Amino acid sequence: MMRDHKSDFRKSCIKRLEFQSRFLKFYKDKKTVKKIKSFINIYKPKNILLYIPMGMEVDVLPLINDLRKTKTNVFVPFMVEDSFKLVRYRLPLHKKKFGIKEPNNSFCKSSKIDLAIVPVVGVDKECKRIGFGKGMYDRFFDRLNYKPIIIFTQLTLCKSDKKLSNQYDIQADYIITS
Ligand SMILES: Nc1nc2c(c(=O)[nH]1)N(C=O)[C@@H](CNc1ccc(C(=O)N[C@@H](CCC(=O)O)C(=O)O)cc1)CN2
Ligand SMILES: Nc1ncnc2c1ncn2[C@@H]1O[C@H](COP(=O)(O)OP(=O)(O)OP(=O)(O)O)[C@@H](O)[C@H]1O
Repeated sequence: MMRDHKSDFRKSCIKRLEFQSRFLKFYKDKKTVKKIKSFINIYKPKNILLYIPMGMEVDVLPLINDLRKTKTNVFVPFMVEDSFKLVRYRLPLHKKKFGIKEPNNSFCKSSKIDLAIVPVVGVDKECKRIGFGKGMYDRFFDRLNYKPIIIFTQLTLCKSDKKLSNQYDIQADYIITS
């Protein structure tokens, strides 16, 4: 029952995001990235988790490029089995599963993340994350033995007034949308 509500909500959010990403995207991307930057200026993370954006997600690539000129180290997900590990953002990027781009694999021991910027498909009543339904971010944070500051980001907030989450779903410290 809960699953059906969750997947229906996920589908409606994706539809809405895909529609919206055709308009106002450039403007919303810039506005949202500006807000994320102000959090970065406050928290001054040494290591930050970002992501290589898909079409309907906030385009954080300009932010990644700006951060590369600073002392902040940028990490992005590198999918491994049912979750992902962290790799340093670096070129070239390669298209992988689900059309997601990733840098080459890295065998360095991963650093401790201070701040995690996480794209969402939607959030439920309790502001817990609804993603693409593979549980990858849930497992990633569950397997960390510390909790970084988590910021959800989305072009337009897609929030349900129902509780759709389960015990695994991650919750953010902040949600940034525009
Ligand atoms: N940018 C980004 N990177 C990420 C994630 C994410 O949500 N966003 N992930 C978060 O876990 C992981 C990848 N997990 C994913 C799992 C499923 C689908 C998926 O079902 N994609 C749809 C296409 C979506 C679309 O319409 O563009 C599909 O393949 O049908 C995507 C990512 C790691 N990297
Ligand atoms: N830490 C975990 N350990 C085991 N199973 C998990 C864990 N986290 C999530 N799962 C399982 O993964 C599946 C997908 O989870 P869910 O529907 O919450 O995905 P999601 O949060 O929307 O997607 P994602 O995190 O991939 O973007 C569920 O069956 C869930 O039980």
